[in-house]
Amino acid sequence: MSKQAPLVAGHPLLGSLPDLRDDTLGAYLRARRDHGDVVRFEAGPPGLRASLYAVFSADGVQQILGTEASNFRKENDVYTEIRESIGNGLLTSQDEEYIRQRRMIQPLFTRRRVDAYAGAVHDEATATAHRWTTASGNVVDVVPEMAEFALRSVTRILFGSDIESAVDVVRRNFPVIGESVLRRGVAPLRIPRTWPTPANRRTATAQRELYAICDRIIAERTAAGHDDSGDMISLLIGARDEDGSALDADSVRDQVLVFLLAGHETTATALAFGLHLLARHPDAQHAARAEVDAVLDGRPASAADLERLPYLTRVFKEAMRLYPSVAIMGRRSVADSEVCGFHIPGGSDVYVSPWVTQRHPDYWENPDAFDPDRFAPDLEAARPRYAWFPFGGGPRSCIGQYFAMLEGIIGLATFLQSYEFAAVDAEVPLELGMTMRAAGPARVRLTRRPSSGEAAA
Ligand code: HEM
Repeated sequence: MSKQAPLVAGHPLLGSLPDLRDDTLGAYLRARRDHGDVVRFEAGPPGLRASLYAVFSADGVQQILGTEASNFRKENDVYTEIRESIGNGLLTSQDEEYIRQRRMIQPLFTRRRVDAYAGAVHDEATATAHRWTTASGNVVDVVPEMAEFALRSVTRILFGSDIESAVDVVRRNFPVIGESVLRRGVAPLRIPRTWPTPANRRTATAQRELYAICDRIIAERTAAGHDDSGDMISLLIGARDEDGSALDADSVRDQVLVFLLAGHETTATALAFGLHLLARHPDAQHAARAEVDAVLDGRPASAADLERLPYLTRVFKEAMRLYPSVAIMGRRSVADSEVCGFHIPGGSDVYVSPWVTQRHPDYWENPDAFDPDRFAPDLEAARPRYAWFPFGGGPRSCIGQYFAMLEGIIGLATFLQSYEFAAVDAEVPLELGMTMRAAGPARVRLTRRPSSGEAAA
Protein backbone atom coordinates (compact mmCIF):
# COMPACT_ATOMS: atom_id res chain seq x y z
CA MET A 1 0.00 0.00 0.00
CA SER A 2 1.46 3.34 -0.95
CA LYS A 3 1.34 6.21 1.54
CA GLN A 4 -0.24 9.65 1.29
CA ALA A 5 2.36 12.26 0.40
CA PRO A 6 3.05 14.63 3.32
CA LEU A 7 1.06 17.84 3.20
CA VAL A 8 3.05 21.09 3.27
CA ALA A 9 1.48 23.27 5.96
CA GLY A 10 0.08 26.58 4.70
CA HIS A 11 -2.17 29.51 5.54
CA PRO A 12 -5.41 28.49 7.34
CA LEU A 13 -7.65 29.99 4.66
CA LEU A 14 -5.53 30.00 1.51
CA GLY A 15 -3.31 27.00 2.09
CA SER A 16 0.05 27.22 0.30
CA LEU A 17 -1.24 29.76 -2.24
CA PRO A 18 0.57 32.77 -0.70
CA ASP A 19 3.88 30.86 -0.36
CA LEU A 20 3.72 29.48 -3.90
CA ARG A 21 2.66 32.85 -5.33
CA ASP A 22 5.25 34.95 -3.50
CA ASP A 23 8.26 32.62 -3.52
CA THR A 24 7.65 29.43 -5.48
CA LEU A 25 11.30 28.44 -5.62
CA GLY A 26 11.82 28.98 -1.89
CA ALA A 27 8.58 27.11 -1.08
CA TYR A 28 9.75 24.12 -3.15
CA LEU A 29 13.21 24.05 -1.53
CA ARG A 30 11.72 24.25 1.96
CA ALA A 31 9.14 21.56 1.14
CA ARG A 32 11.88 19.09 0.19
CA ARG A 33 14.01 19.97 3.20
CA ASP A 34 11.12 19.63 5.66
CA HIS A 35 9.03 16.84 4.11
CA GLY A 36 11.16 14.81 1.70
CA ASP A 37 11.08 13.82 -1.95
CA VAL A 38 7.35 13.71 -2.64
CA VAL A 39 5.09 16.39 -1.16
CA ARG A 40 1.56 17.67 -1.53
CA PHE A 41 0.50 21.30 -1.50
CA GLU A 42 -3.09 22.49 -1.04
CA ALA A 43 -3.52 25.94 -2.55
CA GLY A 44 -6.46 28.33 -2.82
CA PRO A 45 -9.50 29.36 -0.79
CA PRO A 46 -12.07 26.74 0.28
CA GLY A 47 -14.18 25.73 -2.69
CA LEU A 48 -11.41 26.64 -5.16
CA ARG A 49 -8.67 24.72 -3.42
CA ALA A 50 -6.41 22.60 -5.64
CA SER A 51 -4.01 19.81 -4.65
CA LEU A 52 -0.69 19.62 -6.34
CA TYR A 53 2.20 17.22 -5.96
CA ALA A 54 5.92 17.92 -6.29
CA VAL A 55 8.52 15.21 -6.82
CA PHE A 56 12.19 15.95 -6.08
CA SER A 57 14.21 12.71 -6.19
CA ALA A 58 16.08 11.80 -9.37
CA ASP A 59 14.26 8.43 -9.49
CA GLY A 60 10.88 10.11 -9.16
CA VAL A 61 11.72 12.59 -11.92
CA GLN A 62 12.81 9.72 -14.17
CA GLN A 63 9.47 8.02 -13.62
CA ILE A 64 7.45 11.14 -14.45
CA LEU A 65 9.41 12.45 -17.43
CA GLY A 66 10.79 9.14 -18.68
CA THR A 67 9.49 5.68 -17.86
CA GLU A 68 5.86 6.70 -17.19
CA ALA A 69 5.71 9.74 -19.44
CA SER A 70 2.45 8.55 -21.00
CA ASN A 71 0.77 8.76 -17.58
CA PHE A 72 2.02 12.31 -16.94
CA ARG A 73 0.74 14.50 -19.73
CA LYS A 74 1.30 18.11 -20.76
CA GLU A 75 -2.18 19.14 -19.88
CA ASN A 76 -2.17 21.94 -17.37
CA ASP A 77 -3.47 25.51 -17.70
CA VAL A 78 -0.12 26.98 -18.77
CA TYR A 79 0.10 24.61 -21.75
CA THR A 80 -3.49 25.45 -22.66
CA GLU A 81 -2.61 29.14 -22.63
CA ILE A 82 0.48 28.57 -24.79
CA ARG A 83 -1.64 26.66 -27.31
CA GLU A 84 -4.20 29.44 -27.45
CA SER A 85 -1.55 32.16 -27.76
CA ILE A 86 0.87 30.78 -30.32
CA GLY A 87 -0.68 27.59 -31.67
CA ASN A 88 -0.21 23.91 -30.98
CA GLY A 89 3.42 23.35 -31.97
CA LEU A 90 5.97 20.84 -30.72
CA LEU A 91 6.10 22.16 -27.16
CA THR A 92 2.42 21.59 -26.43
CA SER A 93 0.96 19.12 -28.95
CA GLN A 94 0.19 15.55 -27.84
CA ASP A 95 -0.55 12.05 -29.08
CA GLU A 96 -0.70 11.44 -32.86
CA GLU A 97 -0.27 15.10 -33.71
CA TYR A 98 2.82 15.35 -31.52
CA ILE A 99 4.40 12.16 -32.86
CA ARG A 100 3.97 13.37 -36.43
CA GLN A 101 5.46 16.78 -35.62
CA ARG A 102 8.46 15.38 -33.75
CA ARG A 103 9.12 12.83 -36.53
CA MET A 104 9.18 15.62 -39.12
CA ILE A 105 11.11 18.16 -37.08
CA GLN A 106 13.76 16.00 -35.40
CA PRO A 107 15.90 15.83 -38.60
CA LEU A 108 16.20 19.65 -38.47
CA PHE A 109 18.07 19.36 -35.18
CA THR A 110 20.72 16.76 -36.01
CA ARG A 111 24.27 17.73 -35.09
CA ARG A 112 25.16 18.21 -38.74
CA ARG A 113 22.28 20.65 -39.24
CA VAL A 114 22.91 22.52 -36.00
CA ASP A 115 26.68 22.71 -36.59
CA ALA A 116 25.89 24.68 -39.73
CA TYR A 117 24.54 27.48 -37.50
CA ALA A 118 27.84 27.92 -35.64
CA GLY A 119 29.02 30.66 -38.00
CA ALA A 120 25.85 32.70 -37.48
CA VAL A 121 26.13 32.33 -33.70
CA HIS A 122 29.77 33.35 -33.79
CA ASP A 123 28.95 36.43 -35.87
CA GLU A 124 26.29 37.48 -33.36
CA ALA A 125 28.69 36.91 -30.44
CA THR A 126 31.37 38.96 -32.17
CA ALA A 127 28.91 41.79 -32.82
CA THR A 128 27.91 41.70 -29.13
CA ALA A 129 31.54 41.87 -28.00
CA HIS A 130 32.13 44.70 -30.43
CA ARG A 131 29.18 46.66 -29.03
CA TRP A 132 30.76 46.44 -25.58
CA THR A 133 33.79 48.45 -26.72
CA THR A 134 31.64 51.55 -26.19
CA ALA A 135 30.06 50.48 -22.86
CA SER A 136 29.77 53.38 -20.48
CA GLY A 137 32.35 53.06 -17.68
CA ASN A 138 33.29 49.68 -19.23
CA VAL A 139 30.38 48.12 -17.36
CA VAL A 140 27.61 46.07 -19.00
CA ASP A 141 24.57 44.34 -17.54
CA VAL A 142 24.77 40.82 -18.94
CA VAL A 143 21.03 40.21 -18.43
CA PRO A 144 19.76 42.43 -21.30
CA GLU A 145 22.96 41.80 -23.25
CA MET A 146 22.45 38.03 -23.30
CA ALA A 147 18.72 38.48 -23.96
CA GLU A 148 19.62 40.39 -27.12
CA PHE A 149 22.35 37.96 -28.16
CA ALA A 150 20.04 34.96 -27.69
CA LEU A 151 17.15 36.70 -29.43
CA ARG A 152 19.27 37.58 -32.45
CA SER A 153 20.85 34.11 -32.60
CA VAL A 154 17.58 32.18 -32.58
CA THR A 155 15.84 34.67 -34.88
CA ARG A 156 18.72 34.39 -37.30
CA ILE A 157 18.69 30.61 -37.48
CA LEU A 158 14.93 30.70 -37.97
CA PHE A 159 14.52 33.58 -40.40
CA GLY A 160 17.94 33.65 -42.08
CA SER A 161 18.35 36.68 -44.30
CA ASP A 162 15.00 38.07 -43.06
CA ILE A 163 16.36 38.49 -39.54
CA GLU A 164 16.28 42.29 -39.50
CA SER A 165 12.60 42.55 -40.44
CA ALA A 166 11.69 39.84 -37.89
CA VAL A 167 13.82 40.72 -34.89
CA ASP A 168 12.07 43.98 -33.94
CA VAL A 169 8.63 42.40 -34.19
CA VAL A 170 9.75 39.50 -31.99
CA ARG A 171 11.53 41.75 -29.47
CA ARG A 172 8.45 43.98 -29.11
CA ASN A 173 5.73 41.34 -29.03
CA PHE A 174 7.06 38.22 -27.39
CA PRO A 175 7.18 39.66 -23.86
CA VAL A 176 3.47 40.59 -24.18
CA ILE A 177 2.57 37.00 -25.08
CA GLY A 178 4.78 35.60 -22.29
CA GLU A 179 3.20 37.87 -19.71
CA SER A 180 -0.31 36.91 -20.83
CA VAL A 181 0.39 33.15 -20.81
CA LEU A 182 1.77 33.38 -17.30
CA ARG A 183 -0.95 35.63 -15.90
CA ARG A 184 -3.78 33.58 -17.35
CA GLY A 185 -2.06 30.20 -16.82
CA VAL A 186 -1.94 30.64 -13.03
CA ALA A 187 -5.21 32.58 -12.52
CA PRO A 188 -7.96 30.63 -10.71
CA LEU A 189 -10.55 32.22 -13.04
CA ARG A 190 -9.87 33.47 -16.56
CA ILE A 191 -11.63 36.25 -18.44
CA PRO A 192 -12.55 35.02 -21.96
CA ARG A 193 -10.04 36.12 -24.56
CA THR A 194 -12.78 37.69 -26.67
CA TRP A 195 -13.67 40.32 -24.06
CA PRO A 196 -12.12 43.65 -25.06
CA THR A 197 -10.13 44.26 -21.87
CA PRO A 198 -6.87 46.25 -22.24
CA ALA A 199 -4.83 43.10 -21.51
CA ASN A 200 -6.77 41.01 -24.07
CA ARG A 201 -6.39 43.75 -26.68
CA ARG A 202 -2.63 44.02 -26.06
CA THR A 203 -2.21 40.25 -26.40
CA ALA A 204 -4.34 40.10 -29.57
CA THR A 205 -2.26 42.87 -31.18
CA ALA A 206 0.99 41.12 -30.27
CA GLN A 207 -0.32 37.84 -31.66
CA ARG A 208 -1.46 39.51 -34.89
CA GLU A 209 1.92 41.17 -35.47
CA LEU A 210 3.84 37.94 -34.83
CA TYR A 211 1.53 35.92 -37.06
CA ALA A 212 1.76 38.55 -39.81
CA ILE A 213 5.56 38.58 -40.01
CA CYS A 214 5.80 34.78 -39.92
CA ASP A 215 3.00 34.31 -42.47
CA ARG A 216 4.53 36.85 -44.83
CA ILE A 217 7.97 35.24 -44.78
CA ILE A 218 6.55 31.69 -45.04
CA ALA A 219 4.41 32.73 -48.05
CA GLU A 220 7.38 34.40 -49.77
CA ARG A 221 9.62 31.38 -49.26
CA THR A 222 6.94 28.96 -50.41
CA ALA A 223 6.24 31.03 -53.54
CA ALA A 224 9.95 31.20 -54.35
CA GLY A 225 10.00 27.38 -54.58
CA HIS A 226 13.19 25.47 -53.86
CA ASP A 227 15.32 27.26 -51.35
CA ASP A 228 18.65 26.04 -50.04
CA SER A 229 19.31 28.88 -47.61
CA GLY A 230 19.35 26.35 -44.73
CA ASP A 231 17.42 28.48 -42.25
CA MET A 232 14.74 26.77 -40.20
CA ILE A 233 11.77 28.29 -41.97
CA SER A 234 12.98 26.84 -45.28
CA LEU A 235 13.70 23.50 -43.64
CA LEU A 236 10.25 23.40 -42.01
CA ILE A 237 8.61 24.19 -45.37
CA GLY A 238 10.64 21.40 -46.98
CA ALA A 239 10.06 18.83 -44.20
CA ARG A 240 8.16 15.71 -45.33
CA ASP A 241 6.52 12.93 -43.37
CA GLU A 242 6.93 9.25 -44.25
CA ASP A 243 3.88 9.48 -46.56
CA GLY A 244 5.31 12.54 -48.33
CA SER A 245 2.95 15.04 -46.66
CA ALA A 246 4.23 18.46 -45.55
CA LEU A 247 3.45 20.76 -42.63
CA ASP A 248 0.82 23.28 -43.70
CA ALA A 249 1.64 27.00 -43.47
CA ASP A 250 -0.11 27.43 -40.11
CA SER A 251 1.81 24.55 -38.62
CA VAL A 252 5.12 25.96 -39.91
CA ARG A 253 4.22 29.24 -38.19
CA ASP A 254 3.30 27.42 -34.96
CA GLN A 255 6.70 25.73 -34.89
CA VAL A 256 8.56 28.98 -35.57
CA LEU A 257 6.77 30.64 -32.67
CA VAL A 258 7.44 27.66 -30.40
CA PHE A 259 11.16 27.78 -31.19
CA LEU A 260 11.18 31.49 -30.38
CA LEU A 261 9.30 30.90 -27.13
CA ALA A 262 11.35 27.89 -26.02
CA GLY A 263 14.71 28.92 -27.42
CA HIS A 264 15.21 32.55 -26.55
CA GLU A 265 14.75 33.39 -22.86
CA THR A 266 16.06 29.96 -21.79
CA THR A 267 19.40 30.33 -23.54
CA ALA A 268 19.67 34.00 -22.50
CA THR A 269 19.36 33.07 -18.81
CA ALA A 270 21.90 30.26 -19.07
CA LEU A 271 24.41 32.57 -20.76
CA ALA A 272 23.80 35.49 -18.41
CA PHE A 273 24.45 33.28 -15.38
CA GLY A 274 27.41 31.64 -17.12
CA LEU A 275 29.04 35.05 -17.53
CA HIS A 276 27.99 36.27 -14.09
CA LEU A 277 29.47 33.16 -12.42
CA LEU A 278 32.71 33.46 -14.39
CA ALA A 279 32.91 37.12 -13.36
CA ARG A 280 32.44 36.13 -9.71
CA HIS A 281 34.95 33.29 -9.81
CA PRO A 282 38.26 34.53 -11.22
CA ASP A 283 39.95 31.12 -10.89
CA ALA A 284 37.33 29.42 -13.04
CA GLN A 285 37.44 32.34 -15.48
CA HIS A 286 41.20 32.05 -15.71
CA ALA A 287 41.00 28.28 -16.34
CA ALA A 288 38.26 28.70 -18.96
CA ARG A 289 40.17 31.43 -20.78
CA ALA A 290 43.43 29.46 -20.69
CA GLU A 291 41.58 26.56 -22.34
CA VAL A 292 40.00 28.82 -24.96
CA ASP A 293 43.35 30.45 -25.78
CA ALA A 294 45.17 27.11 -25.99
CA VAL A 295 42.54 25.52 -28.24
CA LEU A 296 41.57 28.45 -30.43
CA ASP A 297 44.79 30.47 -30.46
CA GLY A 298 42.82 33.59 -31.40
CA ARG A 299 40.76 32.08 -34.22
CA PRO A 300 36.93 32.02 -34.18
CA ALA A 301 35.26 29.16 -32.27
CA SER A 302 33.51 26.63 -34.51
CA ALA A 303 31.21 23.65 -33.91
CA ALA A 304 34.19 21.29 -34.04
CA ASP A 305 35.66 23.05 -31.00
CA LEU A 306 32.82 22.07 -28.69
CA GLU A 307 34.44 18.80 -27.68
CA ARG A 308 37.83 20.49 -27.39
CA LEU A 309 36.55 22.85 -24.69
CA PRO A 310 35.63 20.47 -21.85
CA TYR A 311 36.26 22.93 -19.04
CA LEU A 312 34.11 25.65 -20.59
CA THR A 313 31.40 23.02 -21.13
CA ARG A 314 31.55 22.18 -17.41
CA VAL A 315 31.18 25.86 -16.58
CA PHE A 316 28.07 26.14 -18.74
CA LYS A 317 26.57 22.95 -17.27
CA GLU A 318 27.26 24.18 -13.74
CA ALA A 319 25.58 27.52 -14.57
CA MET A 320 22.50 25.55 -15.72
CA ARG A 321 22.63 23.43 -12.56
CA LEU A 322 22.52 26.44 -10.26
CA TYR A 323 20.23 28.51 -12.47
CA PRO A 324 18.04 26.20 -14.57
CA SER A 325 16.00 28.37 -16.95
CA VAL A 326 13.12 25.92 -16.72
CA ALA A 327 13.04 25.70 -12.93
CA ILE A 328 9.75 23.80 -12.73
CA MET A 329 7.94 21.53 -15.22
CA GLY A 330 4.32 20.54 -14.84
CA ARG A 331 2.31 17.51 -15.88
CA ARG A 332 -1.16 16.12 -15.19
CA SER A 333 -1.48 12.47 -14.18
CA VAL A 334 -3.95 10.25 -16.04
CA ALA A 335 -4.26 7.18 -13.78
CA ASP A 336 -3.37 6.60 -10.12
CA SER A 337 0.33 5.92 -9.66
CA GLU A 338 2.96 5.31 -7.03
CA VAL A 339 6.05 7.50 -6.99
CA CYS A 340 8.84 6.71 -4.50
CA GLY A 341 6.30 4.86 -2.35
CA PHE A 342 3.72 7.67 -2.36
CA HIS A 343 0.28 7.57 -3.92
CA ILE A 344 -0.48 10.12 -6.65
CA PRO A 345 -4.13 10.05 -7.72
CA GLY A 346 -5.09 10.27 -11.40
CA GLY A 347 -6.06 13.79 -12.49
CA SER A 348 -3.43 15.49 -10.25
CA ASP A 349 -1.14 18.35 -11.15
CA VAL A 350 2.39 17.02 -10.68
CA TYR A 351 5.57 19.11 -10.77
CA VAL A 352 9.25 18.29 -11.03
CA SER A 353 11.91 20.90 -10.46
CA PRO A 354 15.50 21.11 -11.71
CA TRP A 355 15.84 24.02 -9.25
CA VAL A 356 15.36 21.65 -6.29
CA THR A 357 16.78 18.36 -7.62
CA GLN A 358 19.91 20.09 -8.94
CA ARG A 359 20.53 21.36 -5.37
CA HIS A 360 19.53 18.10 -3.69
CA PRO A 361 22.14 17.20 -1.04
CA ASP A 362 21.85 13.48 -1.91
CA TYR A 363 23.42 14.16 -5.31
CA TRP A 364 25.43 17.35 -4.84
CA GLU A 365 28.01 18.04 -2.17
CA ASN A 366 27.88 21.62 -0.94
CA PRO A 367 25.05 22.20 -3.45
CA ASP A 368 24.98 26.00 -3.43
CA ALA A 369 28.68 26.35 -4.33
CA PHE A 370 29.82 26.98 -7.91
CA ASP A 371 32.15 24.14 -8.90
CA PRO A 372 32.40 23.25 -12.60
CA ASP A 373 34.48 20.16 -11.81
CA ARG A 374 31.33 18.41 -10.61
CA PHE A 375 30.90 17.68 -14.30
CA ALA A 376 34.19 15.80 -14.68
CA PRO A 377 33.24 12.62 -16.60
CA ASP A 378 33.74 10.17 -13.70
CA LEU A 379 31.65 12.26 -11.28
CA GLU A 380 28.97 12.78 -13.92
CA ALA A 381 28.79 9.05 -14.65
CA ALA A 382 28.39 8.23 -10.93
CA ARG A 383 25.29 10.40 -10.54
CA PRO A 384 21.70 9.29 -11.27
CA ARG A 385 20.59 10.32 -14.76
CA TYR A 386 17.99 12.77 -13.49
CA ALA A 387 20.10 14.54 -10.85
CA TRP A 388 20.75 17.14 -13.60
CA PHE A 389 17.99 17.73 -16.13
CA PRO A 390 17.91 21.36 -17.28
CA PHE A 391 16.68 20.16 -20.69
CA GLY A 392 13.98 17.89 -19.26
CA GLY A 393 14.09 14.22 -20.24
CA GLY A 394 12.27 11.26 -21.72
CA PRO A 395 10.23 11.57 -24.90
CA ARG A 396 9.51 15.29 -24.38
CA SER A 397 13.11 16.36 -23.76
CA CYS A 398 14.34 19.59 -25.32
CA ILE A 399 14.83 19.28 -29.06
CA GLY A 400 17.04 22.40 -29.02
CA GLN A 401 19.52 21.24 -26.40
CA TYR A 402 22.45 20.73 -28.71
CA PHE A 403 21.83 24.12 -30.31
CA ALA A 404 21.66 25.67 -26.81
CA MET A 405 25.00 24.06 -25.88
CA LEU A 406 26.56 25.22 -29.15
CA GLU A 407 25.31 28.77 -28.65
CA GLY A 408 26.44 28.77 -25.01
CA ILE A 409 29.96 27.49 -25.66
CA ILE A 410 30.61 29.54 -28.79
CA GLY A 411 29.19 32.64 -27.09
CA LEU A 412 31.21 32.26 -23.88
CA ALA A 413 34.41 31.38 -25.79
CA THR A 414 34.06 34.49 -27.96
CA PHE A 415 33.44 36.75 -24.95
CA LEU A 416 36.42 35.25 -23.07
CA GLN A 417 38.67 35.84 -26.06
CA SER A 418 37.80 39.53 -26.04
CA TYR A 419 37.48 40.53 -22.38
CA GLU A 420 38.24 39.86 -18.76
CA PHE A 421 35.20 40.14 -16.51
CA ALA A 422 34.85 41.29 -12.90
CA ALA A 423 31.48 41.10 -11.13
CA VAL A 424 29.90 44.36 -10.01
CA ASP A 425 26.82 42.67 -8.52
CA ALA A 426 27.45 39.77 -6.16
CA GLU A 427 23.85 38.62 -5.82
CA VAL A 428 21.34 38.62 -8.65
CA PRO A 429 17.65 38.40 -7.66
CA LEU A 430 15.60 35.82 -9.54
CA GLU A 431 12.13 35.98 -10.98
CA LEU A 432 9.94 33.08 -12.01
CA GLY A 433 8.01 33.95 -15.15
CA MET A 434 7.32 31.36 -17.81
CA THR A 435 10.98 30.60 -17.31
CA MET A 436 13.30 31.50 -14.46
CA ARG A 437 15.35 34.59 -15.15
CA ALA A 438 17.40 37.28 -13.49
CA ALA A 439 15.20 40.06 -12.11
CA GLY A 440 17.98 42.45 -11.30
CA PRO A 441 21.14 43.60 -12.96
CA ALA A 442 24.11 41.28 -13.27
CA ARG A 443 26.67 43.91 -14.14
CA VAL A 444 30.25 43.07 -15.04
CA ARG A 445 33.24 45.34 -15.49
CA LEU A 446 35.09 44.64 -18.71
CA THR A 447 38.80 44.81 -19.37
CA ARG A 448 39.65 44.57 -23.02
CA ARG A 449 42.29 41.96 -23.76
CA PRO A 450 45.29 43.19 -25.73
CA SER A 451 45.08 40.29 -28.19
CA SER A 452 41.32 40.79 -28.70
CA GLY A 453 40.44 40.52 -32.37
CA GLU A 454 36.76 41.47 -32.07
CA ALA A 455 37.30 45.15 -32.88
CA ALA A 456 37.79 44.05 -36.46
CA ALA A 457 34.19 42.74 -36.57
C1 HEM B 1 19.54 26.70 -22.29
C2 HEM B 1 18.56 26.63 -23.18
C3 HEM B 1 17.36 25.75 -23.08
C4 HEM B 1 16.81 25.13 -21.99
C5 HEM B 1 17.30 25.18 -20.54
C6 HEM B 1 15.65 24.39 -22.46
C7 HEM B 1 14.86 23.61 -21.64
C8 HEM B 1 13.81 22.83 -22.10
C9 HEM B 1 13.05 21.94 -21.27
C10 HEM B 1 13.26 21.72 -19.78
C11 HEM B 1 12.13 21.33 -22.05
C12 HEM B 1 11.12 20.28 -21.61
C13 HEM B 1 9.90 20.93 -21.01
C14 HEM B 1 8.96 19.92 -20.38
O1 HEM B 1 9.23 18.73 -20.41
O2 HEM B 1 7.94 20.36 -19.83
C15 HEM B 1 12.28 21.86 -23.39
C16 HEM B 1 11.51 21.49 -24.47
C17 HEM B 1 11.62 22.08 -25.71
N1 HEM B 1 12.59 22.97 -26.11
FE1 HEM B 1 14.11 23.68 -25.00
N2 HEM B 1 15.51 24.59 -23.80
C18 HEM B 1 16.52 25.41 -24.23
C19 HEM B 1 16.75 25.83 -25.52
C20 HEM B 1 15.94 25.53 -26.59
C21 HEM B 1 16.16 25.98 -27.95
C22 HEM B 1 17.36 26.81 -28.39
C23 HEM B 1 15.10 25.54 -28.69
C24 HEM B 1 14.82 25.69 -30.18
C25 HEM B 1 15.49 26.37 -31.03
C26 HEM B 1 14.24 24.79 -27.81
C27 HEM B 1 13.07 24.17 -28.19
C28 HEM B 1 12.33 23.31 -27.41
C29 HEM B 1 11.16 22.59 -27.87
C30 HEM B 1 10.53 22.68 -29.25
C31 HEM B 1 10.71 21.81 -26.81
C32 HEM B 1 9.56 20.83 -26.80
C33 HEM B 1 10.06 19.48 -27.23
C34 HEM B 1 9.02 18.38 -27.23
O3 HEM B 1 8.10 18.39 -26.42
O4 HEM B 1 9.18 17.49 -28.08
N3 HEM B 1 14.78 24.81 -26.55
N4 HEM B 1 13.33 22.77 -23.39
